[in-house]
Amino acid sequence: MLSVKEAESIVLNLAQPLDSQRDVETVDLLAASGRILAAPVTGSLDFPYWDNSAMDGYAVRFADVENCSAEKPIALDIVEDIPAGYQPQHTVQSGQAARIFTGAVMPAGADTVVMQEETRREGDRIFILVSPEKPQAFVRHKGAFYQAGTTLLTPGTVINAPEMAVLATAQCIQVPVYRRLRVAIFSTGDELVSPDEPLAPGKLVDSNQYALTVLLAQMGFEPIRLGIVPDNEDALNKVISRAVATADVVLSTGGVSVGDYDYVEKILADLGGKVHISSVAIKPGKPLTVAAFKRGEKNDDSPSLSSDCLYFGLPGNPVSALVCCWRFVVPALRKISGLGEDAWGPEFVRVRCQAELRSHGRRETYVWGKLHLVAGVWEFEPASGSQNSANLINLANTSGLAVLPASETWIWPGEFVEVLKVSH
Ligand SMILES: Nc1nc2c(c(=O)[nH]1)N[C@H]1C(S)=C(S)[C@@H](COP(=O)(O)OP(=O)(O)OC[C@H]3O[C@@H](n4cnc5c(N)ncnc54)[C@H](O)[C@@H]3O)O[C@H]1N2
Ligand code: MOO
Ligand SMILES: [Mg+2]
Repeated sequence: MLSVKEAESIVLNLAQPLDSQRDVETVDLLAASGRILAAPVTGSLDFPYWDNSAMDGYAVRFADVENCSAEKPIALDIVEDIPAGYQPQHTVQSGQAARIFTGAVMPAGADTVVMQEETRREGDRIFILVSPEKPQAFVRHKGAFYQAGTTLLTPGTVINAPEMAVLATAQCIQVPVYRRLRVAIFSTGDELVSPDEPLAPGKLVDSNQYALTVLLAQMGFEPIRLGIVPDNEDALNKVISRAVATADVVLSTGGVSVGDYDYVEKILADLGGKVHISSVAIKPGKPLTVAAFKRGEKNDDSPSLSSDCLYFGLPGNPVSALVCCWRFVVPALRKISGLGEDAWGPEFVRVRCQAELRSHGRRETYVWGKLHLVAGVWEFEPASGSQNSANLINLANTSGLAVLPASETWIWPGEFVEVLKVSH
């Protein structure tokens, strides 16, 4: 059986990033929220745009005021008021000052700002009581933070609040971003009904499709829900062919173990998929199946799809499905979506364990629970109740998965473990 590390490396090799030419769309500034930049953004304006004041005060010539003090104040004539947004009309000469406010454009002739608190006003004259530390004090210079023509943001950057501010400032109102990944999701199983259907004896509600839909949507991908498919080869054949033809990535749950009604792997092979992974030494999640479909060069029937389709046959048990998703699928989707390598994850933190953790030691074991910050130290609290891959109830509020390496059977309270942070 493959180790988790081996499986991870196979999955990440199969996951190929979207094409930075073909898989790009240009969206309006606000529509770029949460999207991934597909090309470098370069601004045509310096920032600050103009020399401007960092304080409410007076724009002066440093040479006029460098030797003043409260005992020997220097008096200057005020030639102009410069509020923010106003273009100064006068050149400040020796013996003169301009009233200026934070963000307002520096007048010609002045090179320094004295803050209001270090002055005394008498009519149209201002007394400077403290000499500025140095010339240029409290002046924000044109181009000090950014020079036009250099790169502002690099491809692979996610547009969150700070990046949105940068794009707006640079007046970049059309933003080149990668298209959203299309991810097909369906559940397999004769026992499954949807949450709004009556529950006949022996049936079970399909929770996996709902969990996966939310996980993908919250990450900014486009989930395509294909419903519940019975454990029937023809039905599976139809849905899998359709999924593979319409999506960049397909996630199914169930039907990947060794039971008589577990058909998924056989059908993937029948349809021309190359099965790269059939099981992984991970608990929960052992029967994870991963296959790749070559679609060849893009054609007119699927102009908006990547050339390959990656298929994850996730185990049916609800916890196993989510654990495999967090551990293997999410990093693959992040890579395909165009994110920079440092953002693929998974993200592990080393934390102190609040309670003992047990494993049978044969597979790398993932224990679900919560991360807490206690007196400045991250701690892990395993979920109470049964750590059973069918127990989706105590999975609620999970924020981390503590990892017990394959040979490790016992972690004592107070010992340190690696915890995979999970996305919500
Ligand atoms: N003889 C063996 N049996 C099993 C093995 C094994 O190695 N040898 N592995 C076990 C492990 S580990 C897992 S995990 C499961 C995986 O099974 P499948 O992926 O084939 O999934 P199913 O058999 O279809 O279902 C398993 C379980 O999950 C429930 N389920 C399925 N789909 C959903 C859904 N959409 N929402 C909620 N719950 C779902 C299903 O009713 C079953 O209870 O196999 C073990 N068996
Ligand atoms: O390992 Mo399975 O994934 O127990 O449920
Ligand atoms: Mg099964």
